[in-house]
Amino acid sequence: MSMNGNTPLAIDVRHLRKSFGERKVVEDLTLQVPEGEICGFLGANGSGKTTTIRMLCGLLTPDGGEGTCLGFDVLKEPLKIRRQVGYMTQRFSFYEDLTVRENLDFVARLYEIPRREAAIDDVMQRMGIADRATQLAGQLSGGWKQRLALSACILHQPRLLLLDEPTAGVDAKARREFWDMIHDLAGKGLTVLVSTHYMDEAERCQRILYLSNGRIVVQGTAPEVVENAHLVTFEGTGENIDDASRILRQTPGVEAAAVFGRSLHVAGSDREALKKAIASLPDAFTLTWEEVEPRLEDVFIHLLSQSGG
Ligand SMILES: Nc1ncnc2c1ncn2[C@@H]1O[C@H](COP(=O)(O)OP(=O)(O)OP(=O)(O)O)[C@@H](O)[C@H]1O
Repeated sequence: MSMNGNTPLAIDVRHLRKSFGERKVVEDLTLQVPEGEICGFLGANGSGKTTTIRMLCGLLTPDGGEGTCLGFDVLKEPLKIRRQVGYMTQRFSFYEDLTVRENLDFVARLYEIPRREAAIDDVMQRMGIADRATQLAGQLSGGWKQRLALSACILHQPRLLLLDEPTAGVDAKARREFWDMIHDLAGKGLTVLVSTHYMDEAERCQRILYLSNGRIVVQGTAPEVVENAHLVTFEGTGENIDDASRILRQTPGVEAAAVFGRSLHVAGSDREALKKAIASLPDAFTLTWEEVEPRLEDVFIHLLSQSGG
């Protein structure tokens, strides 16, 4: 099936549900992702991102709902899905006392990849880790560990990558390089669903999905997400912005307040109520205010504060 009649869908699921005991983790999840798209998955901690990813790659059976991943039924054909999906978990799950090449060789054997040596050489070349082939995985820095994990994920030439917070704890340069690789892979036709808490990463996705309490409550391109939030944002600069932020966060009319470097962003849906809130700050605060275009980060802080995250 396709979304607009042209591009086939890599993921096409409706009303997925999953509970653990009494806890409803995914409530009613409907999601369509066209092939070749990079889709960012955002949401507060515990909102159900990992659970969704694990249902999509056939590792968890949904309690209800229906649909397909790579054309295979998510309820009935999890094994077929798993063979064509690369799943990168949140935690580094390789053998620290094996070298980079040995780890990749282990994975290649698991997937029974033909012409293993050549496939490993090829992936190491593409991911820029050939120079580290003989280094122990345990001695790699965070960024190189992520590259190894991504290399292992794509060895069996999956059609879909599910990446669960792949760059958590990795420095800015390594994150940027990692994202360049993701874009290269998507350029070759791979579909990518990637969960992240980083705004700069969300901005590099073609589509953003925001999950709250097991449902997708916002989706679209970054500009669409910002526009549809209908958020008014004021930026304050001056002294004591941290104290001002703390006070404003408790003031009616302010739905989100956050300090970015040397400025304070306050946001809400009602411009007049927001202005009133700002005006109610004690005289001791001498901030200069101006209305600014909301940024994606303002919108997410707003969404997170709404969902209690
Ligand atoms: N196997 C399990 N058994 C019981 N509870 C679980 C299980 N897996 C997840 N949960 C619970 O489900 C909720 C959602 O978890 P999930 O990992 O899907 O969220 P998340 O959005 O990925 O969060 P984070 O951003 O922190 O990774 C959490 O409260 C978690 O404790």
